[in-house]
Amino acid sequence: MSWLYTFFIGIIIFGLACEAFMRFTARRLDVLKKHCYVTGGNSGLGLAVAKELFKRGATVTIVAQRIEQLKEAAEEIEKFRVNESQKVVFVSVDCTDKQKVKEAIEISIQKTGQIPEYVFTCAGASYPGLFVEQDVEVHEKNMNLNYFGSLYTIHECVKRMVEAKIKGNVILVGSTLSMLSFVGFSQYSPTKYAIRGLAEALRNELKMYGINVHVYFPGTILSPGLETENQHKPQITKDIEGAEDGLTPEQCATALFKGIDRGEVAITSDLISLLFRVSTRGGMPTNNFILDTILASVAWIAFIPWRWYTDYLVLSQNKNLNKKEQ
Ligand SMILES: NC(=O)C1=CN([C@@H]2O[C@H](COP(=O)(O)OP(=O)(O)OC[C@H]3O[C@@H](n4cnc5c(N)ncnc54)[C@H](OP(=O)(O)O)[C@@H]3O)[C@@H](O)[C@H]2O)C=CC1
Ligand SMILES: CCCCCCCCCCCCCCCC(=O)[C@@H](N)CO
Repeated sequence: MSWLYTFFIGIIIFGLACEAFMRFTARRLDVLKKHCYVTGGNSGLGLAVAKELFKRGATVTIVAQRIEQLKEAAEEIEKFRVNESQKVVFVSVDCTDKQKVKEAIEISIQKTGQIPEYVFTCAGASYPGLFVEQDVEVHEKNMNLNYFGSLYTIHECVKRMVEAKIKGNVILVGSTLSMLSFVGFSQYSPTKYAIRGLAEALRNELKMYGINVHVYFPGTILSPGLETENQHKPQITKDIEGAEDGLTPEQCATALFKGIDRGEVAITSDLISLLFRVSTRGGMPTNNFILDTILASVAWIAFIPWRWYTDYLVLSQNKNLNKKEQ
């Protein structure tokens, strides 16, 4: 038995060492006088992130489509100025248009005189609905916005960082639904799974240039976007999601920054997302080797009754459908 004992002690020591290394080498969020580029910066999470960055002395560019909301957001951000040299720039752009994304980044560099060192891709949306009732165009639209919209911005910014030898930071926004899915989210979850795949590839590859990559998996955010999406959300989806409970965009921004400071690659801000993160980790680094490993086993067991529950709800719906037909 002694070899087994040594083996486990070895694993624990290895885990603790990995964890200590991660914390020791973590590059803390340091945005003072740096240029931070935030997509979706006129609403919800993006706006909260932009405000928090500005509070910490950054120059901020916010991009989104609606110009009036951008102006209002810029005025709100202004209130948190901490030094003279800070700038708030806003550019109206549709993130799904490659050429326009490139132009927006060029305008922001021109206006600030700085290449972005931090890129937060918060622009995104969700159009929940039942698979057979939605056109495939909804899937295309959602993928174009959530995945390609983020990709275009990241690609343009990273190229410039590499050219200028800037050891920047890329922060992608996924969702709890990057790690699980259920009825009503067939058009949305794949876009967020794709974000996770991109983050995992870039985490490794961009180390070549000293660029750090993080991906945030928020649970429900009590944002204007949530209100819009809830108007079309099937009741069964709301019941499973618990769409009423969530965190404010400000709470999410704070949690995200904490995760970055701790050197976490995959960042969550609620228990359910944490459970799914540890149990679907794939090639992502652990945030706490021992806790993540223990929680993963708990999660795998806990998900069995949860899956029964979601299947039960879906099957009840099926009974209702059959009743209607008679
Ligand atoms: N709310 C939630 O429960 C959750 C949200 N998320 C994710 O968090 C992110 C932020 O969501 P949230 O704050 O709720 O959303 P909001 O709807 O409040 O904000 C979305 C932002 O994206 C911008 N946007 C939308 N379409 C485009 C486009 N084509 N080009 C440029 N900008 C665009 C919007 O501005 P404009 O309309 O002016 O273009 C807005 O600024 C999204 O990626 C979302 O998927 C993840 C988990 C949960
Ligand atoms: C013990 C095991 C219990 C398991 C419970 C699982 C409950 C599922 C919660 C899913 C929450 C989804 C939040 C993301 C919402 C989102 O991204 C959309 N609002 C789109 O914007």
